[in-house]
Amino acid sequence: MPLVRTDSMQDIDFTLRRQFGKKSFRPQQREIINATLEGKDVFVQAATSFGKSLCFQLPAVIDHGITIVISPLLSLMMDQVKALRNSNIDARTLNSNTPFAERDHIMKDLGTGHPLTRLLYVTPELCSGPYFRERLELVHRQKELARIAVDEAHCISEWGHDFRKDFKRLSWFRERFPDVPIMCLTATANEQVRNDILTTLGINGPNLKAFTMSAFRPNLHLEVRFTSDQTDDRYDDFVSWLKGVYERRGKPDRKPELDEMGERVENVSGIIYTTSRDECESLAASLRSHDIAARPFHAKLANQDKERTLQKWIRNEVGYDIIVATTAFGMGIDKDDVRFVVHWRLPKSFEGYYQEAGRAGRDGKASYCFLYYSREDRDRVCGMIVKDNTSGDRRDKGGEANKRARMESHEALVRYCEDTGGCRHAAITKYFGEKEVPKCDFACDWHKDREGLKRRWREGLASEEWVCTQREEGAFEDYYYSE
Ligand SMILES: Nc1ncnc2c1ncn2[C@@H]1O[C@H](COP(=O)(O)OP(=O)(O)OP(=O)(O)O)[C@@H](O)[C@H]1O
Repeated sequence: MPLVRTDSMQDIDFTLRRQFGKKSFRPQQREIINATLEGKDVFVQAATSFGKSLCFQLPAVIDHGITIVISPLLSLMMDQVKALRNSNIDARTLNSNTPFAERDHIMKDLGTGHPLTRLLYVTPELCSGPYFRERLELVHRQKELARIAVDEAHCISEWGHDFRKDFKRLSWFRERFPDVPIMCLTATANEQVRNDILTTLGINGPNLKAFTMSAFRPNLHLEVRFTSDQTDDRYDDFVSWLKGVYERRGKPDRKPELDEMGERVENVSGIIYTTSRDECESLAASLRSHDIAARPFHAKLANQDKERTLQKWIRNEVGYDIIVATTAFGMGIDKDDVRFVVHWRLPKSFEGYYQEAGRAGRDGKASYCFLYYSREDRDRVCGMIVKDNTSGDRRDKGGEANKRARMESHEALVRYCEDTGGCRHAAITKYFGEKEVPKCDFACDWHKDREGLKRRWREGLASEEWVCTQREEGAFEDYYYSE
């Protein structure tokens, strides 16, 4: 059994203020932290921006021993480690990019059996390595393995859209260290995915405490905007919306308020998600030519350029109001005043859509999420998923269940877009298996204008007949997402 400090509970408010610089806990954070400090296995499902990371970071600072955090995304790990180190917490990451000297330091630290590192972020791939496993066994023998935290835990499940096969091997932790508490966290899991996570990690016994919070984010104003290849009016539509926002902010009754807060009229921070690097570059350039300060962000840009763009955007500097990004952007981005997220094209999955949209409005203020939907894009994405499912080189090839899950998630997103008969927030919470209907206060296109929504759907989309003919002629092939 790892050592448990008896005074842990008294420390948590003090640590929250002193090390994390936060005044108080958000609802449920305290309960989650207490449960893991008591040695329970914990499952946390909470909306984006809830503050899940704190639930394992704070116990790691308080408790005796090291916490191993397993996360699928390098950028997410690096961002969290950087933020923790800025708060004087000894956090490190071990992954394929870790320089030799740092790797050596971490392995030696683990090799002492009494590591000084408080939080070690690793990829699931690394956890399968015999050398790393040996080191953890050594630490465990010294009763210094405090807990295992599995972030983005939905990646465990073949029933989820984002399955990563190395996550399956995390079952090793419970088999090898039955006494070490496990915490797993996700924003997006339906019941099937949830059960899969608990069974794979071996934590579905009486020691489990599950915290399942609603996915509802009342401050997000959700809209689907209909378009087609023929009209392709995304650009004009978006620019006129944004210029309208600038105009309202620049009015005499509003401007003095902005001046007082030190805000510029154009400082309406946002993210536009595109699906290809080319579109990302060209869209950012077009927006700049219309005096809209947009910058591209994708995997092929030099690291220092990406870092500069990111920092300037986070600091709200002139010329960096909007990031036009591929999906490479956003995981772990800790900016709370993002006022809008636009999906220029249909994302691949329902979960991916909601996770990206969820990067808006982390400060709780009203924020806008538009998704431009066309039936042509629907067919392109569908074709791509089919191709992806059958190609031999998919990185984390899942089995049949995963293939089906990817397609079902895409189909659910299409139904969400095509649906003009109900609240968007209700459709989302229903998708994630919630029974209760959320109280949407005119925060979606259906609640704002039901008739208008129906009319836009009728008039804005290409007809199914036309799309079908195009599809048969192969017009929607050769469509790829790039990061
Ligand atoms: N008790 C708190 N008081 C104030 N801010 C908090 C508190 N807990 C967390 N936060 C802040 O909330 C923001 C979101 O936290 P975090 O990144 O952990 O969210 P998350 O639940 O992991 O969301 P996502 O799924 O989008 O990654 C961060 O800026 C974090 O510093």
